[in-house]
Amino acid sequence: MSKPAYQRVLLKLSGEALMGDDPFGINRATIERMVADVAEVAKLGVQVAVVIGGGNIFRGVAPGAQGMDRATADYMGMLATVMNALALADAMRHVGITARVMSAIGIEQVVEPYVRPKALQYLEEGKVVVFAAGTGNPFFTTDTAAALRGAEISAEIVLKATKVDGVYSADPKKDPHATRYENISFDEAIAKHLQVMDATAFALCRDQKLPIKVFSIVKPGALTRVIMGEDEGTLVHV
Ligand SMILES: Nc1ncnc2c1ncn2[C@@H]1O[C@H](COP(=O)(O)OP(=O)(O)OP(=O)(O)O)[C@@H](O)[C@H]1O
Ligand SMILES: O=c1ccn([C@@H]2O[C@H](COP(=O)(O)O)[C@@H](O)[C@H]2O)c(=O)[nH]1
Repeated sequence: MSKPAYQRVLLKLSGEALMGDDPFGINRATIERMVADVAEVAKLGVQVAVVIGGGNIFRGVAPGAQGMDRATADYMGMLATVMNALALADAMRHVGITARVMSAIGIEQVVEPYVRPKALQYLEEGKVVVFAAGTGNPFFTTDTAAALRGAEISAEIVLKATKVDGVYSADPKKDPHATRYENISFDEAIAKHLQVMDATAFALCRDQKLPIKVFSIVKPGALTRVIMGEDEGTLVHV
């Protein structure tokens, strides 16, 4: 059998994708499917760090946050990602994966704080590390946290697992004529204002020469195909 294309990856899991077909929250079957995908690549010996979003619970820029102080709303959003991280780690435990949740904001009674050398140690021990609370700062997103943590842990690639199967010329959920790129440069994605990831995340990855692969977490087997270096999703490159 061929070898994985990567030894260490940063997997960004969409919070919204956790909802499955539900209107909000965590859909049990969906989280179990996602975790099974992660288990498959972890068993290949790939070191997996995860950043989980919070869009299924709360976004600082959502209508529900209207009228709120933006920073307060953003802290609520970050706390939402902690809930998702706990659910994810628990679901991993059920399938025999040892996961450690590390939070960017101090809530030590709940999860341990993010300490870079400790995260690296866990990865080397074969544990899955789930980074919670984004960057720990308001006015950012978990996509930027994925770029940041990916760079910090020297991941070879950021894998953005989302509900669409790649980067399109426009939002495919809104424009039926949008076409998918097989690959695209950071500069072009930024210049064209492609909204699949925020520009801060794109710029950080570009500056750190950290490629991003955007692919569907809904498509069975897609994560393993990406890890094996097969043709899947869209590569965003320098
Ligand atoms: N040019 C584009 N190509 C692909 N997707 C796009 C594009 N523009 C906008 N999108 C949208 O970007 C979304 C990215 O989804 P995703 O749920 O991962 O976002 P997110 O904000 O990172 O999620 P969460 O905050 O819940 O983690 C897709 O659902 C897609 O509809
Ligand atoms: O570094 C960060 C990360 C996230 N937030 C807030 O949390 C929500 C949820 O994150 P998503 O990336 O949208 O899933 C986000 O909308 C922000 O409100 C943050 O402030 N800082």
